[in-house]
Amino acid sequence: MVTLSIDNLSVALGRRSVVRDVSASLEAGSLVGIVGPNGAGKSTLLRAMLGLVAPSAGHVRIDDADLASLPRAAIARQLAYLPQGQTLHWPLAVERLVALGRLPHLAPMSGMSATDIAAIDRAMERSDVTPLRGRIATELSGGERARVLLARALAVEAPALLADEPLASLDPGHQIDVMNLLLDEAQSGKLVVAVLHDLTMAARYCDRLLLIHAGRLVADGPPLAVLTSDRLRDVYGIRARIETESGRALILPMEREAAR
Ligand SMILES: Nc1ncnc2c1ncn2[C@@H]1O[C@H](COP(=O)(O)OP(=O)(O)OP(=O)(O)O)[C@@H](O)[C@H]1O
Repeated sequence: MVTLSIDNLSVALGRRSVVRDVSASLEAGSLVGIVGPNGAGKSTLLRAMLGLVAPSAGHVRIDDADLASLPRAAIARQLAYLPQGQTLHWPLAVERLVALGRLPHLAPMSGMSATDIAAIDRAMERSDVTPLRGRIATELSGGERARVLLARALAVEAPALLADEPLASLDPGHQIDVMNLLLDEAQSGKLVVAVLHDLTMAARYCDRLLLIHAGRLVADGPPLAVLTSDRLRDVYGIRARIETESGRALILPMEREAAR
């Protein structure tokens, strides 16, 4: 079980201020969506939450420990990361690629234990890639590759999973599978954070949404409270129909609309 605390976090990339004074406390057992338009700073915020980019101000803490004071391997055991649209360069078999998820647990020069092998099998099964286990990862379709990379992140079996656009390239059936899987992870007591562009998926599955606009956290709360018509207009520049089904929002982007 982990809590990730983000306190007045700002990140600058080059001379550009990309994340501005964001604070939030993310608790184990929840599925938190990060939403916002292209270039808003979502991936940079996620990378700062993983300690992959240093803050220009503020802190990220795992429980009570400042991320900046923790060794990389300790962070990697606590926070599994699914990066955005990763390109694969090495012609590795799928099973070996998924096995890389166990690296944070291995002592130098040591081999895989039965625990590691069981974690790899579980991760492949849950991401629906077991039938691909012998295939070369660079020869897979975009959606197959995305599921293999998700399996690598799941194989870490970390108490928190931070996923950057886990639905990109997936067909509707696999999008539902992946959201159900993320929800299962959260309901089993993990903290799951996902950057999402599909607002209906975000609203349907997430307990809480963080809406990012121009590097700032402009709304934080239950999906229906965050995704109002005014915010969709002001942040995304769209008019959207917002309907509800079983208490969950359905967001249908209709047309461009200028902010007032
Ligand atoms: N290395 C960099 N140097 C300077 N600016 C950068 C760098 N990387 C990203 N940026 C800028 O930071 C801003 C935020 O980028 P980020 O990738 O965090 O956005 P995002 O919300 O994840 O976008 P998207 O939805 O398009 O993936 C963008 O304006 C981007 O151009």
